[in-house]
Amino acid sequence: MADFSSLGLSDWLVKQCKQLGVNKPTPVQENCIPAILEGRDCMGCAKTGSGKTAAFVLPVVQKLSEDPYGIFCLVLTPTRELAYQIAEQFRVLGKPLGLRDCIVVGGMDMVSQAIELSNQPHVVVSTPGRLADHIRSSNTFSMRKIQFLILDEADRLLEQGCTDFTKDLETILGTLPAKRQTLLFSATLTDTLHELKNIAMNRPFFWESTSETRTVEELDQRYVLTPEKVKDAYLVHLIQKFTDEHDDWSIMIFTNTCKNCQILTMMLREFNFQTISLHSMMKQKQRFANLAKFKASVFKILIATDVAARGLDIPTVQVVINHNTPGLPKIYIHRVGRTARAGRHGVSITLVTQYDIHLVQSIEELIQTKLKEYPVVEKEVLKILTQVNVTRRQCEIKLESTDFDEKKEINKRKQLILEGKDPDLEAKRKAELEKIQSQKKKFKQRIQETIQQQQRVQLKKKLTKRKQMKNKKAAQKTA
Ligand SMILES: Nc1ncnc2c1ncn2[C@@H]1O[C@H](COP(=O)(O)OP(=O)(O)OP(=O)(O)O)[C@@H](O)[C@H]1O
Repeated sequence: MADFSSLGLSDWLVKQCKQLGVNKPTPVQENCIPAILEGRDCMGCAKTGSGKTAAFVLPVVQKLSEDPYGIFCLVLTPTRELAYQIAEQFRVLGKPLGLRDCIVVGGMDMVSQAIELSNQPHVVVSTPGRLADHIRSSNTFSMRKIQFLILDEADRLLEQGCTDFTKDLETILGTLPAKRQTLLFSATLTDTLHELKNIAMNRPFFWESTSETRTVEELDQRYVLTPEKVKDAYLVHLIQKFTDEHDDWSIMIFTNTCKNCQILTMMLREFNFQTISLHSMMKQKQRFANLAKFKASVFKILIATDVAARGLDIPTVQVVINHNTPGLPKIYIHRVGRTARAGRHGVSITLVTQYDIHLVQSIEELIQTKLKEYPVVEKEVLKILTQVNVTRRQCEIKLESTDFDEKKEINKRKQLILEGKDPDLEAKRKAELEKIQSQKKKFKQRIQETIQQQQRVQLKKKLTKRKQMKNKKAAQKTA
């Protein structure tokens, strides 16, 4: 196996890696670093926790040391927390250079970000929306000379999911030089490869780990079959079990909505579990604070939406529980990838209801691994069922008495204003669209009913005619 020096990195950088306990390159690093140092575009697809971040940070820092200027490199990533994590890697590995980074994400003060950008940092790490806002609103910085554009979690940035980055990416790409190196990384790159090829055009070097399975061997992947109404009781039972059996543990629980995240956090606290949450309805400062507390093991349980599914590197996470089965198999890969990172062991448990069986099948197909059943003594779960369900209902009532739903509405309106839309007009449009759709549906139904009625009449006619013929034939016979 190669070492970092043989990949073309300078001694000081190899030494810096050693100080961080990074001694031997992982396969994605071994393969991508030389190609990037050669000046090629690169697409790296490797499993979660396999060191993709250092695979792009190290060659960029190496190149920066040869010709330092700002702004040298732009990294785009889908979430704010991830932006901070990536910036930290640049800061630590580039410390001997005096590398200056600038983090540009939503929810934080825009003026101070603009000042930092105008000071020409070497590396800008950003979420697309906020950077595009800066580009649209100020001309205090230029990215005309950047040498590297990096899209971390590239498939997420380019797909049109619930947050669509397309417009912001267009704005950003319009300010970048055509002559640059573009690097794309993700654990699930191959699904959207054709889109990615349009962005990276300079003799792209593509590397994907050869393993058939899409998740790491160190991950023990389990499921628990549960009726929808018993799900929360299973969750409480599983957490209790881990608390009883392990001293040094932390758990990440994924659920589908911000509201559910909030309710589950309140509910688990009622059962005296040290729980904290992370979702997009929280203020950004609170999001950072909660993540920091979880990282420091002040809180052992983090309940999050998919905003935390990708990229977060928290070595203490030993268990991931999917409170809902993810609708998209690749989301499953990212969620369970929050444990069993960098060669460590971990467990993932997915709660599967009667409605989710087909989802599990498509997950198993993508990861090329069968999930195993996690043994649970049902009697133990049933013992706490009523208490859990009553507690959950109490938490729901408590949350309803706060302005949580109202805040959600306000956030939606704010988002529309930021997108340059009039919230009232949008609401009117939505209502009109719904009305048209419902009219269309009714119309379709009516047509279908008419056709069916016509078919019934025709059938009746046919039957009567047949009967008449039969009677006629019988009459002729007797005559
Ligand atoms: N060569 C190495 N040797 C040992 N540890 C490493 C090495 N490279 C990176 N690591 C460590 O491995 C962990 C996971 O790395 P990283 O966060 O880059 O994973 P990733 O591949 O980007 O995962 P994800 O797909 O979830 O984003 C980090 O804690 C990192 O410090």
